[in-house]
Amino acid sequence: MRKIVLVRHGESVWNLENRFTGWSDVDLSDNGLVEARRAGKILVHHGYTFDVAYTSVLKRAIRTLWIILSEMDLMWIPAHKTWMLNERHYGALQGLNKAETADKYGEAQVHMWRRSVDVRPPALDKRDPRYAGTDPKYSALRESEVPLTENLMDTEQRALKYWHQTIAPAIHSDKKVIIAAHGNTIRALVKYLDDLSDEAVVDLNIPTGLPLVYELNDEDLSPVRHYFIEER
Ligand SMILES: O=C(O)[C@@H](CO)OP(=O)(O)O
Repeated sequence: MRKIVLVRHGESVWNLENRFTGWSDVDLSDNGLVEARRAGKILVHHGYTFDVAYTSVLKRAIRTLWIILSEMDLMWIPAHKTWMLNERHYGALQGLNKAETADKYGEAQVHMWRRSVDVRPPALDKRDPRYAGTDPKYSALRESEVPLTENLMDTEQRALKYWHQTIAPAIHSDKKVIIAAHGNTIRALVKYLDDLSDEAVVDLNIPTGLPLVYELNDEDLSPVRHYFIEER
């Protein structure tokens, strides 16, 4: 049996301000810093250790990982950063307030944009300053790979590509893995691991800063059980 830990970054400044975030690179709030430290302490308390870490190229996830590894005295382990674990791209909604957007477009529409599997929010224009194609973080991507908006299926596709190419082989080679990522990349991975239906994933919400453990079958990495670990 293999065990991996998934953790959504601690609360970000825009989680606090209730803004659509996506690929906007906002940092942790004060509370998010506390949540990340607590996640590290919980993992130490429960005797976890890691050989390799994976995260996105967004600082709320990177900083969460740094803080966790620092609490665990594991800052030396390899930590790989990839855009493929980035939050779902929120298109032209990035930066807007969620409540104000619901007032304007209605709760039902905003819920579709936020939680449905196949609905994409309105796309960004490439001339928009929020377009990721001009950000040096993404200079290695082909233009066709730089999203203008994404639905959960798009996010799942890129996150799973990274899972199959990089993370699953590490787990198979007996490495103890931690993934510090985002609400929707973790929803996408959980959807895949637990084979959730499109309907079931609508109600799946991942809390910030709480380690989620998956115990996986040695052979095919199918999940045996999963659980959040909290302070005792
Ligand atoms: O704004 C975002 O990028 C995400 C995660 O914070 O929000 P949502 O809960 O709408 O998926």
